[in-house]
Amino acid sequence: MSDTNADTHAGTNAGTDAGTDTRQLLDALYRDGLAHDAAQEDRLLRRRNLEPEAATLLSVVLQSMGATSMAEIGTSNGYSAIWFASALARRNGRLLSVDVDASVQAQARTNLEAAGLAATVELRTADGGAVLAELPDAGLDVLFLDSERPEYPHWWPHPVRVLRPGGLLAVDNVLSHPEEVAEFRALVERSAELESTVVPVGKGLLLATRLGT
Ligand SMILES: C[S@@+](CC[C@H](N)C(=O)[O-])C[C@H]1O[C@@H](n2cnc3c(N)ncnc32)[C@H](O)[C@@H]1O
Repeated sequence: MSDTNADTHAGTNAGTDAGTDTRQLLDALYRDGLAHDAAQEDRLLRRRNLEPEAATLLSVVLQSMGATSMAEIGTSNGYSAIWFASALARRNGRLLSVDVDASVQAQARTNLEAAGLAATVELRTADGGAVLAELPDAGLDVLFLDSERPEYPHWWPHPVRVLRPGGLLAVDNVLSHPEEVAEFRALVERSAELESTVVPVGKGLLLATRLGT
C-alpha cells in the first residue's frame, strides 16, 4: 500500500485505539485480498475489494452527510462493509449488506466480528435486485452497488426509489468497466430525480444524489 493511502487512513482515523485497530485490520484484509485475487483465475471467485481511496472517500461522505441507513449490494468478504459500518456506527447507524453467495458472507461475518462491527451490519444472502425491490420508498441515506454490473439496469427504478431526497447512490467500477455500466449510467443521467458525477478514484465511482426535499 502506498504512503498516500497510509496518510489517508491516519487522516480519517480520529486517533482512537478502536479506529487504529480497524484500520490495521482493513489494511491486512486489503493486502490479503490482492494476493488472493492475483492467484485466482476465476473472476467470480476473486474478492474484488473496493480500493482504499474510494472507500475513504465514501467514509468521509457518509460521515459528512450524517448517514445512518445504508445498503450495499455485493458483500464479498466484508471489506467495504467494515469501512461503511465503521462510519455508520459513529451515529448508531446500520448497514444492510447483500450477496448471493453464502460462503463469502460467512467470511464477512468473521471479518465483521474481528472488527467489532457485527452488530452494525445485517448480512442478507439474497439477490440484490430482489432485495431492492422489497425495500420501502425513501428509506436509505446511501445505496452502494458493487456486484454484477450488467444487472443494474434491470433493477431500475428501485436504486432511486429507495433513496431519501438528498440520499446518495454510489456505483463502483464505472471507469474500469465503462461498457458494462453504460446502460445504467444513461438511466442515471436521464433521470430528472438525480444529479450525478463520476469521480476518478479507485476504479471510478459514480455518485448521484436524489433531488428534492
Ligand atoms: C466486487 S465483489 C464485492 C466487493 C465488496 N463490496 C468489497 O469491496 O469488499 C462482488 C460481489 O457481488 C456478489 N453478487 C453478484 N451478483 C449479485 C447479485 N445479483 N446480488 C447480490 N450480490 C451479488 C458476488 O457474489 C460478489 O461477492
